[in-house]
Amino acid sequence: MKILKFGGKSLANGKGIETTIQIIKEKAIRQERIAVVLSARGNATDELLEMLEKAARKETYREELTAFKAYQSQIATSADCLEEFTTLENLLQGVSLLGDYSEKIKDQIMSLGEIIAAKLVTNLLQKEGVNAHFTDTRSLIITDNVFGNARPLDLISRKNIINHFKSYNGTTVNIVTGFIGSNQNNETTTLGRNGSNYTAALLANFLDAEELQNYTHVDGIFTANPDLVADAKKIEALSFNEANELANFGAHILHAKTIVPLIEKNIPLRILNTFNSSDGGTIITQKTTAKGIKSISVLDNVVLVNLEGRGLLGRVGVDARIFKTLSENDINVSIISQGSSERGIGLVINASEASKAIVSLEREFENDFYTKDVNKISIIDDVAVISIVGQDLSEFHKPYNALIKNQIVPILFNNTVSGKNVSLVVKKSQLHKAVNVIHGQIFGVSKKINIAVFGKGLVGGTLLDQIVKSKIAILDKNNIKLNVFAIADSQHVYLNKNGTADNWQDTFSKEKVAYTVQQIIDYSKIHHLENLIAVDTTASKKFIHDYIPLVKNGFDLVSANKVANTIEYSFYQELRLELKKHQKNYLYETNVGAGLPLIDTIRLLHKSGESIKKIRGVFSGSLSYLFNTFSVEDIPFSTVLKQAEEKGFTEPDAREDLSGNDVARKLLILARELDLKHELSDISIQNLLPAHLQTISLQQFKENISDLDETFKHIKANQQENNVLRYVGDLDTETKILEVKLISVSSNSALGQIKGSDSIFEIYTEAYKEQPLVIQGAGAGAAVTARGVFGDILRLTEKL
Ligand SMILES: NC(=O)C1=CN([C@@H]2O[C@H](COP(=O)(O)OP(=O)(O)OC[C@H]3O[C@@H](n4cnc5c(N)ncnc54)[C@H](O)[C@@H]3O)[C@@H](O)[C@H]2O)C=CC1
Ligand SMILES: N[C@@H](CC=O)C(=O)O
Repeated sequence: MKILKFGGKSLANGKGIETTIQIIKEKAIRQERIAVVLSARGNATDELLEMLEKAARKETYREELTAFKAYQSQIATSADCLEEFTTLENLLQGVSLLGDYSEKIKDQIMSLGEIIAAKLVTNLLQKEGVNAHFTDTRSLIITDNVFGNARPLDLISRKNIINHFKSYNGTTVNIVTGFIGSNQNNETTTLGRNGSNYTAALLANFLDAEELQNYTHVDGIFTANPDLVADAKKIEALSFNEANELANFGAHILHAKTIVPLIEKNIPLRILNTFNSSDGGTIITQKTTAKGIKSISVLDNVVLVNLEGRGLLGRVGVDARIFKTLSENDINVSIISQGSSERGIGLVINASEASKAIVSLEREFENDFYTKDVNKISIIDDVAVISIVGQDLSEFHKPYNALIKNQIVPILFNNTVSGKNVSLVVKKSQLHKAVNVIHGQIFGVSKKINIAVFGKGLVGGTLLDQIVKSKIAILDKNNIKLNVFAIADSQHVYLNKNGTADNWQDTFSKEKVAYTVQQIIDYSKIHHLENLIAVDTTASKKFIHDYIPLVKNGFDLVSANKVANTIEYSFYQELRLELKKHQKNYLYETNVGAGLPLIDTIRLLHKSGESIKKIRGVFSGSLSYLFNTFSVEDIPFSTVLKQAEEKGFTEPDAREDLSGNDVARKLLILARELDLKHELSDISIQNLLPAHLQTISLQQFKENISDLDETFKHIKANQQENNVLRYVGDLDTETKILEVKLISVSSNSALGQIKGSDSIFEIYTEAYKEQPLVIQGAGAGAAVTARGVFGDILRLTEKL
């Protein structure tokens, strides 16, 4: 025999009840031996409770009662439930007259939901030709006298059920009321929270069922609530122990007391979806399946009670008094945390019991307030509990670090001594993000990285194209989901929390809106976006002042823009202090040598204690291309400059390159990597621009670039034979010389031999004294630079 249990949503009018009838009918036709346990239909339980409360307050409940009757009798004739409707009216009338009710009356009213459901379903099945029999558990499940949370008396209930099923056997499909029973005086009782599931589990136990199938409106137990975590995955199999933990920590489908009768007889429990018959659901058995974390569950209707006092230290009996007080007031504690100093204790309880807890604890500790042994009993109410079921403490640092990196600092956490479960209390406002961060980290389904790209020009645009092209491969290979949620230029932004489409250019132009950086920060918060990275592919002097607000609000930074690293040293320092304070990273490998691994190399050498004496070379890709080409070809300088611009080697304003400023910036960045506190003004810079081209607009400059031709023709002609021009940077840490200048070198020398837009960096250190360490390769260009920025993003994803 299989026990089938259907919940309220599966029995609601329309698709729910139709599908349920279909499922039962098909099993009956196939002559499967089944018994069906039902909850109240739709929202009947809540509606009955609401009418009861209204009646007790002497308010009118007529409208609700009419609606209730209409809904419940919509699918079958009201005659079926005439008796229950009359009982309901009479009971409510009585409560209304008295202005009060007892738990006994409440149970009588609440039981009507299940009775009506079972009667109607029996009726509908009979009309479909099924040999259905209405089975009222008030005459079978005999309980103690605790109305509202009655405990079945095992022997007599077991006997009654077995006998009933002996009488109604064969093709009979018993349609059984869940949730209800009666005491030995024949008075209706209810079995408390999750009572219908409990009834089903008891039946399964008493009848030695081969399986209990619990039909719900979800496909099974998920790794997290799919409403909170889009990537949540269904768990195929769980053990009873794991299910028990989930039950304790908010997985509403399960309840510990439901599981016990099943464990006793080793009866599998299958969670199924009424609305998705093709899914096999989650099966829960004795067998412990694969090791590891099973699920993340959430309790969000809780508060944290905090009791603090100096006098608590070492005092015996304080905890006992707390728990005695709470227990006397019927307040259940789900999490307890006490530090070794015993100066305070934190307790998590249901939000609905917060006031009761405070009042009773204040009364209990009244004298201790006077003696100042207790100085505070407070409630933190904007909290939620996240429980990671199956979390081994030796691996807990991973989700914990990920939370901290996302600026979520748990208020409290604890673990179970046996079993592998950790619970964290977090601010409710951070719950959504926290669950996603933990889920991404421990299930590795995929780690979502939320990226905002500021600057969609040559480099930024190429980066976005590269992301579009590679994101599927990165997801497949590295389990990392790159989600570009913001694309901005200097005026507008396109925002989409689910990530921009592959044709981002079109979407940007159609859906862009004016913005401030604060709005993007707010957007990331409203949508609980985790693992945030801001990418600066602008050349903006203004935007860098948004770095610190971004860092403070949880963004890591990746930048191709050299400005933040080259304005005054005080800003350089402040930014790094903020990064450290907020545990954020700032990667800018492309600041020098575009995609070449230069900064990383220098940093490693420096960190390892290797003394770097000198860095020398051609730092600029655009100036490299200009002079490599101009030195060997007989074409005007302005023509080569135009080519360099077209190839994307120059800065947005090529005068940044020609003035020597861009090279000087790179030199300064390298110097600062070596902890030298230089300013740009410390660098001797040879400006290649005549004065009249320096102050005009970019447009005017472009119209007059041929003014450069004569000067450079002359410089080229005045070199020694076989020499070529190179614009070099020189950083000498011993002589403290920092200069960038145009020089003429033999075409056979290392500098003289570089080609195209190659940069070359010669690094002289203690170990590399005579023969420098040389890094050479394309030093400019949108593709290599974007690839370098992409590399920084991926490097960051490993740290998140
Ligand atoms: N081209 C290259 O080879 C290399 C370039 N870089 C750096 O890459 C950066 C970008 O260069 P390009 O793409 O060539 O410049 P670009 O001029 O093509 O693009 C810059 C973009 O930034 C946007 N922008 C300006 N202010 C902004 C703000 N406040 N917020 C958002 N967007 C803003 C502009 O609207 C434009 O879309 C520069 O800092 C450059 O120094 C670094 C290494 C190599
Ligand atoms: N204009 C720069 C681009 C990279 O920083 C250069 O030419 O090196």
